[in-house]
Amino acid sequence: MPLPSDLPKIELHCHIEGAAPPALVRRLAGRHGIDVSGLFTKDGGYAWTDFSSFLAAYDRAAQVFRSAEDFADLAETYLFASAAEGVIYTEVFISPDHARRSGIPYADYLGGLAEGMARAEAGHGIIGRIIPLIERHFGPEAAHEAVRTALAHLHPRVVGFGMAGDERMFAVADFARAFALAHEAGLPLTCHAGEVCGAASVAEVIDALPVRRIGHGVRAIEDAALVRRLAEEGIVLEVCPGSNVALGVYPRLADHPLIRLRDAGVKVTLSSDDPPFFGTSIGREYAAIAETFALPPGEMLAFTQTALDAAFCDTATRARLQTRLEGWRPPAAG
Ligand SMILES: Nc1ncnc2[nH]cnc12
Ligand SMILES: [Zn+2]
Repeated sequence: MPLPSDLPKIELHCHIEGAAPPALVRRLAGRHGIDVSGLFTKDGGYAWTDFSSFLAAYDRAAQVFRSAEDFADLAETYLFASAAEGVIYTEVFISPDHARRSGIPYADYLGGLAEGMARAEAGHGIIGRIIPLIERHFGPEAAHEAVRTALAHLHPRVVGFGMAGDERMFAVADFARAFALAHEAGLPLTCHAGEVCGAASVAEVIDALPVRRIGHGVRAIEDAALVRRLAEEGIVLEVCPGSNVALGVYPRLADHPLIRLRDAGVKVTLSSDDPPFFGTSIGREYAAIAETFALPPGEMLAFTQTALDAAFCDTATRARLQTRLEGWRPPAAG
């Protein structure tokens, strides 16, 4: 039985610039006179071949957004598309570094995104929250500036702090000070690891940082003791299976460790990461996992419940979302 498309979904891991459709990036590049030659394939998708060229393409696409209204449109468009796929709550990653590189004041960047989220909430009922990230490959100094910028502009929609980027570069400890500032400001933490690097990269994060969640973390599966530790400590993985397959971390969805991690007691959630870069969407992630692993709606709903429990939102928002989750019924058979 195909998964009911209105099954409630919660996404905890999507980079807002990585959610930009190529057509929008092309249009904005034209409007702002920005050279995007080589950024697209002949078929109109993003051109990249491996993790490094993906990050480079992402950095270039991010540069075409130049005004608060550009970001408001992007957030509204993404949340609208997510709501149409059954998403009731989404946490999007934003990047002070990318705003700085585009020459847009962070206050305008954040304000535009928050405005787009407010429009989406008013029009479609979807609730959006924001997690500023530092980018590991831009280095510890840029990270320090990014965290200071983020903390100088706290907004009711900003609910956490984290790090993405190239986990092959620098040591996690190089970013401990930046994370400490965010932690002291009361923001819960997440950090990408265990995506292109193995289990040791995940262990390095949980040894060095008081994170509640790990972005990806799936290669923890390569170390049984680490899997037990993640389960015991209740650290939640923001799993993005389509991204992992697109980037060649696993050859096929059927080889993905999501279910093995879940069955070992690790808390796992489902997200899309950078949907148009990886030919996916949050709805497609849920549908593909249900089909590949033959999971009934109740087991798929459990991913949403885990995500709700791990969301960085306030208690009142969590309670409202819990009511919506519990109110959902699968369509009657026949
Ligand atoms: N999958 C990913 N890994 C690391 N950094 C990212 N930034 C955007 N997507 C990312
Ligand atoms: Zn990511």
